[in-house]
Amino acid sequence: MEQSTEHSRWVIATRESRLALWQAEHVQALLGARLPEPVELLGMTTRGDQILDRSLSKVGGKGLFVKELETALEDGSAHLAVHSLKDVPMELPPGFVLAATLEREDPRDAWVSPRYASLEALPAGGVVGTSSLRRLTQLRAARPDLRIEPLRGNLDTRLRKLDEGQYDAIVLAAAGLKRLGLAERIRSVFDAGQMLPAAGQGALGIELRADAPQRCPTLWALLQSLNHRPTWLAVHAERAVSRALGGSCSMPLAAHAGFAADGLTLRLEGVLGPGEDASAELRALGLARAEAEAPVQTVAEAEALGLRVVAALRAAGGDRLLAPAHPG
Ligand SMILES: NCc1[nH]cc(CCC(=O)O)c1CC(=O)O
Repeated sequence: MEQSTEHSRWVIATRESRLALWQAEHVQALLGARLPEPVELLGMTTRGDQILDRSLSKVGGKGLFVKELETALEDGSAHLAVHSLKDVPMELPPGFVLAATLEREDPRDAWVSPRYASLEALPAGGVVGTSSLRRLTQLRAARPDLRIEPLRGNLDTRLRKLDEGQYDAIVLAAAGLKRLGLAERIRSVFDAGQMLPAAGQGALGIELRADAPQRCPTLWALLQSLNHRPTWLAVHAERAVSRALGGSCSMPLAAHAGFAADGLTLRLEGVLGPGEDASAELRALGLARAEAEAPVQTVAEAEALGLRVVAALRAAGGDRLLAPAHPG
């Protein structure tokens, strides 16, 4: 029987930051070793890459890093898009699907500083760089004395600004630093009680057109076989939390899940804080924190666990934090 030739080559759409290219090349190598056709990269600049002066929460949030890549999928110039899952909106636009997640890198946030070994070691009034509302809120909760200053740009840019002395320390995802061979910049990693990671942090997501199972069955089947099931289930639980709470960048929200040593029990934690425009009264409420665990083998079970944590977050004060943004 003649082998079906779906395509003569495969194209991966990617952003052009060093981290995005590392991730795309990683997927390129995995696919290239398993497909007869060449696998190429299509580097693209997204709106999120161009906006460097304002916080992303003020300019429309997460979709900014993925839209251009989806356009390439739509017009056929690429077959798959590789993303940091953290940057992928909770609801994909119609016509697109998340096909697979690869095994997660270290999901934790890292403390990076030339002088201070940890958050605790930073003297009162120290300056920490981050533009993430989630990081800012958790830093404030641990150390109300600090000055937290905006910090945007790709990883190299952020490290350069730290090295130029604009900040005493910055907080970055450990995963990005490790992938780029910059692990020696990590002075300490935060534990989940102090700095819970963002939904999907450290995981790499592969997005395709929703018609890919029919149009590219070989590629689709290969991606299913590369999917890392524990990561897939954990990130679905985390993303269910964000989705149920609006998934907006204007609320600080953290969600992290991991399997217990038994490999069956998924434990999910969530943290919700006051929004950017919250009143002083709401700020005084502090952070809502909740966790739950359950045996999880399917995406439906993972998402149900996510909804349990959402209910617990609401009960733990999250309801009042959410009220102004969601009237009625
Ligand atoms: N928001 C940008 C972004 N998206 C993904 C990562 C890191 C890698 C990852 O979480 O997979 C980063 C940088 C950072 O947060 O330090």
